[in-house]
Amino acid sequence: MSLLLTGISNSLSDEELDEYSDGTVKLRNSNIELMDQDILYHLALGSESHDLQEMFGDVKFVCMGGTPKRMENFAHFIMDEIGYKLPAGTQLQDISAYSYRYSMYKVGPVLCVSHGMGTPSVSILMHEMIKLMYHAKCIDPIFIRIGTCGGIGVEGGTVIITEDALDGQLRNSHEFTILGETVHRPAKLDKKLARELKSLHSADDPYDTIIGKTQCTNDFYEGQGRLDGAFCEFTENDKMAYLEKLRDNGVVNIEMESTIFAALTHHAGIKAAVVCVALLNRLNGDQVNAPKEVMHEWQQRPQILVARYIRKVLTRDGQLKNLFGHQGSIKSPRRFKLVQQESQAHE
Ligand SMILES: O=P(O)(O)O[C@@H]1C[C@H](O)[C@@H](CO)O1
Ligand SMILES: O=c1cc[nH]c(=O)[nH]1
Repeated sequence: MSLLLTGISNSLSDEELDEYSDGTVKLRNSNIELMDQDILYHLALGSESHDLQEMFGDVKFVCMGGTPKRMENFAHFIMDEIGYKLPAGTQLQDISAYSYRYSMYKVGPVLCVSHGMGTPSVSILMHEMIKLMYHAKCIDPIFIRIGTCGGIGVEGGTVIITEDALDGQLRNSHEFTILGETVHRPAKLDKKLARELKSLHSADDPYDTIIGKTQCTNDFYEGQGRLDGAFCEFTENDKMAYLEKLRDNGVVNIEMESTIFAALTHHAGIKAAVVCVALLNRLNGDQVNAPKEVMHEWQQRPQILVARYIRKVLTRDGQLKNLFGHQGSIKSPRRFKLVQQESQAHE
């Protein structure tokens, strides 16, 4: 056991990454290859029951976010953005509907998946998504979390790209308990990808897009220093001193998934980014009380940025033209709003 659990667990070295230069995702678990079949239980998929390479082999981008509705909306939006046409008479289907856990939509090279709230939910999904990439032989997939967060000294509506994901104790790692042992894995995201995403902010966007450190907590209330949970055993002064400390350490937002997302993608050698919109400035309060329509529009902002990135990569690789026969069209936030109106009530 001690051979496996060394406390700090290293991710793939440069040499190991070179070994995998065909771009496919290699599993760091030799047990899987020895199994007759691998059931991705929470996705309602399996390596024998489904032809995973045929179904998912062309996936280049895996976009994840908390709610099924957000990811369904994003699937429709990205379909429009990249000009992807579904076969006549068909509509987008939730591929994982019968798992009753997560929702998954595929739009050509883009997979849109809901991950639920917090570490355990994301962790289960990440294991199965990484195995899905492996079984499907996807080449160089990029994982992007599209989320919401609380800003620290940052106004509601600001788009925040994570530079480093920090845990509740401001460590740039995710703590796992495996066979009763504590293991830390580095919570590293791709800095180049973060910068590229930032560069896609447009001067015309009526909001800021910033890069900074993100704190990931295991709870929304006491864990994020809120005074309005069912319990609170600290004072407002304690809370403010803590939030100021976060700010002094370069933390610009708090959410609940970034360290596990960063740690597992990094451990698998997969490039990843986290893009969230702030729903409030925590230095001004705790309650999420922006009007529903305002929050809905804010949640589209990370999606718009990520869609620009996907379009840029597909255009650069000549894939928009090759896959879909035309270049698609660039949607403005206003047009996106129209596309989304129908589903707004359910979000
Ligand atoms: O992607 P989402 O919007 O779920 O991210 C944040 C972190 C928690 O999951 C949730 C708390 O409201 O929102
Ligand atoms: O304050 C917030 C808002 C959204 N999500 C969080 O985790 N925290």
